[in-house]
Amino acid sequence: MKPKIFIDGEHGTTGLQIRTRLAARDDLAVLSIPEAERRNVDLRAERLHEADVAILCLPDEASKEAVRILEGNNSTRVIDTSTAYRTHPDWAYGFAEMDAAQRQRIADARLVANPGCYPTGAISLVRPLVAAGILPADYPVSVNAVSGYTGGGKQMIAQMEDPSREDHIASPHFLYGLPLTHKHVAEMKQHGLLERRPIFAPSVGRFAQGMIVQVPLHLADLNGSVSMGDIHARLASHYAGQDIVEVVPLATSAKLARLDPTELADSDRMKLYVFGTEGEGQVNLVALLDNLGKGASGAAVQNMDLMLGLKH
Ligand SMILES: NC(=O)C1=CN([C@@H]2O[C@H](COP(=O)(O)OP(=O)(O)OC[C@H]3O[C@@H](n4cnc5c(N)ncnc54)[C@H](OP(=O)(O)O)[C@@H]3O)[C@@H](O)[C@H]2O)C=CC1
Ligand SMILES: CC(=O)N[C@@H](CCC(=O)OP(=O)(O)O)C(=O)O
Repeated sequence: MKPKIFIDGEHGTTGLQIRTRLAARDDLAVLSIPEAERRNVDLRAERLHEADVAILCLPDEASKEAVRILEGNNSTRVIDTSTAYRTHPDWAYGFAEMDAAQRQRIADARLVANPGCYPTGAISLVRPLVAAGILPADYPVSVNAVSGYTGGGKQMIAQMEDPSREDHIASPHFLYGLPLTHKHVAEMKQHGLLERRPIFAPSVGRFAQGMIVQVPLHLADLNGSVSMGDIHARLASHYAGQDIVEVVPLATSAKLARLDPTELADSDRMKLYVFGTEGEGQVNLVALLDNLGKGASGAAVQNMDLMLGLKH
């Protein structure tokens, strides 16, 4: 029998992208609810209980409600794409490449929290360096980022695309998260193995999909005598053999004059770069991804496949 998948929130931004990815699959049976009934709790509860894997693509509160509906049900496994459970000890964090054991943890888990888009980039850069003892856990990490506007879901898409709205956003690029209390900070700190809250400065550009996440570092403040080449070598060794996460060779990065946040739009891959000049004592670590690919829907499908033992 084909595994039954229910995407709760299938008509939203993340849900639709998962549905598109699953449409091409004949090894799964996708359970669905008509768009007009998307908030019908009885229908949702029926599908949630029937599914082998429920993928929640809902705001935090609605995700918590779905998890409450499933209380006592030990057969439906859950992937939650919201922020609700990403630092919860009972949930496996759905970033398969973050360390050697994570893929198996996800495969064995009943409850998987899909990472946030920005934390996927930041943790991918920081965690292997902290784990290797190169980056001190109490380093004052900053994370500077730009996202495509689909990161803000249906509401922000409408604000950016519909000039007739009262709350239309006309800016080509804007900073937000200005009080430095963005909901992704806790997740970056915990899974980045950091002791101090990173300073997180997100922004949005007038493009639909794509993301750049930057973590600049002063080499003199790292543990021991560390070169730009050492940092690159650690990241390259951590991600060696991975198909989704790629560490770009230093020689290739050195030739780049610009980096375009939309380069990986519509892809589920993530590219990591180490920029700087050897001997100058500074590096800028950069992750390039699609906020809706490895940053959300692509990662959810990757986790679903791991849980069902299908691929990856
Ligand atoms: N967009 C992105 O890049 C990323 C999003 N995420 C997370 O994914 C989740 C979904 O976000 P996103 O797809 O962007 O959001 P959207 O607003 O685009 O979609 C959310 C969907 O959930 C539905 N919904 C809302 N409340 C309920 C409810 N009580 N019961 C049933 N359905 C409900 C909405 O319906 P309605 O139209 O009626 O409101 C909508 O279809 C969020 O938790 C978000 O934080 C994670 C990583 C990246
Ligand atoms: C551009 C934009 O608004 N992005 C969203 C994050 C998108 C994401 O990762 O979603 P989660 O809500 O699941 O963490 C934000 O900053 O809140």
